[in-house]
Amino acid sequence: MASPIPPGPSSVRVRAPAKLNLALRVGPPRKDGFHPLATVYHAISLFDEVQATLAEPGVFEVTTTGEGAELVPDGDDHLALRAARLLAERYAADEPVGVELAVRKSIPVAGGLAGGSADAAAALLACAVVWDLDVSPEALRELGAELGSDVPFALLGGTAIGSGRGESVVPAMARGTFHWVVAFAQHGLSTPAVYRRFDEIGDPPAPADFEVPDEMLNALLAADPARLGATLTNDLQPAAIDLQPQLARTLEAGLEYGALGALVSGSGPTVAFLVGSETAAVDLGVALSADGVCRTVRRATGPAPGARIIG
Ligand SMILES: C[C@](O)(CO)[C@H](O)COP(=O)(O)OP(=O)(O)OC[C@H]1O[C@@H](n2ccc(N)nc2=O)[C@H](O)[C@@H]1O
Ligand SMILES: Nc1ncnc2c1ncn2[C@@H]1O[C@H](COP(=O)(O)OP(=O)(O)OP(=O)(O)O)[C@@H](O)[C@H]1O
Repeated sequence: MASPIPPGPSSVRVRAPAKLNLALRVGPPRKDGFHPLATVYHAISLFDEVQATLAEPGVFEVTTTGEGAELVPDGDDHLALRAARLLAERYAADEPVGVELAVRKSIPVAGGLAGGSADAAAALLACAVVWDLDVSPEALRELGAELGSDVPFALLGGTAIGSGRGESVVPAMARGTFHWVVAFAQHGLSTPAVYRRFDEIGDPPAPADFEVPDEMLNALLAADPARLGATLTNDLQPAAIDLQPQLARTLEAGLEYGALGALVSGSGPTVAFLVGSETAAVDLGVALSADGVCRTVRRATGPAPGARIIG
């Protein structure tokens, strides 16, 4: 049984993780335009931070700094602000509230790592605490689903199986820590554009293949990076490569330099490489940077926790 969130101070800082889709099976579009997914989400230790500070009732403001901040829309299109407004509308209608949000980004914008979803998740949690609302984690996840398909997972974190349009999440059994090298691309990719190209290519998995691979779940349970590396799969990868052909070279380079597995993350263009140890991650990061196949590299581990209060 989920416990209500306890009363909070006037300013709260929350961080929320980037995600990878270790497996992403995508079916043909549904009547509502969304694509059915069978996915394995995996949160990694690359975090955006959102600080929520109590403000006068009716004041809803946001500032953004850090990685790609200039690409994040102002005002009501900002996912963190949309999250705050939605929460206020549903859970604080009787007593007007206000908030100033300060978002510090480390997750690249339009990178396929669900950075906007992380900000929405962090804002939901931070505002629930500063406004002292009685809202359960399950209720926050339901609100999150209204903001974006990846938001419920950003609240949950860890490793999880996602279904529906990605908004239904169930924790998956995983042991150990996996080491990742994440290669940021020069330019982002629009998620709807990648799904559109997926439809144009017209190669959805056969219904029998529309599930997360058993070998992947076994590798996660066994904490076996070599086995996990061999099972990474993303149905959106051909569409992302079609839109940014240089991604093929990035993937190839990482494998040549010894990665145990490689894939485009979600709708791309970020590429994730799995390695066997922290030392291997340092070596691969240096090799990829020297090769110049990407804008920049980051090391990360997974699984990481979902949205959490840090101060
Ligand atoms: C690629 C993934 O990151 C994989 O986890 C997600 O499917 C994308 O999730 P997201 O960015 O949170 O997506 P949303 O904000 O819900 O939807 C943005 C757009 O992506 C497309 N979309 C998204 C999810 C989905 N299952 N099918 C879709 O076709 C739709 O065009 C939608 O209008
Ligand atoms: N707080 C935010 N951070 C990033 N993008 C935002 C934010 N708020 C709104 N956006 C808009 O959402 C778009 C997608 O952002 P995001 O960084 O989440 O992409 P993504 O990582 O590819 O998403 P996903 O992996 O969930 O498909 C951006 O291009 C931007 O216009």
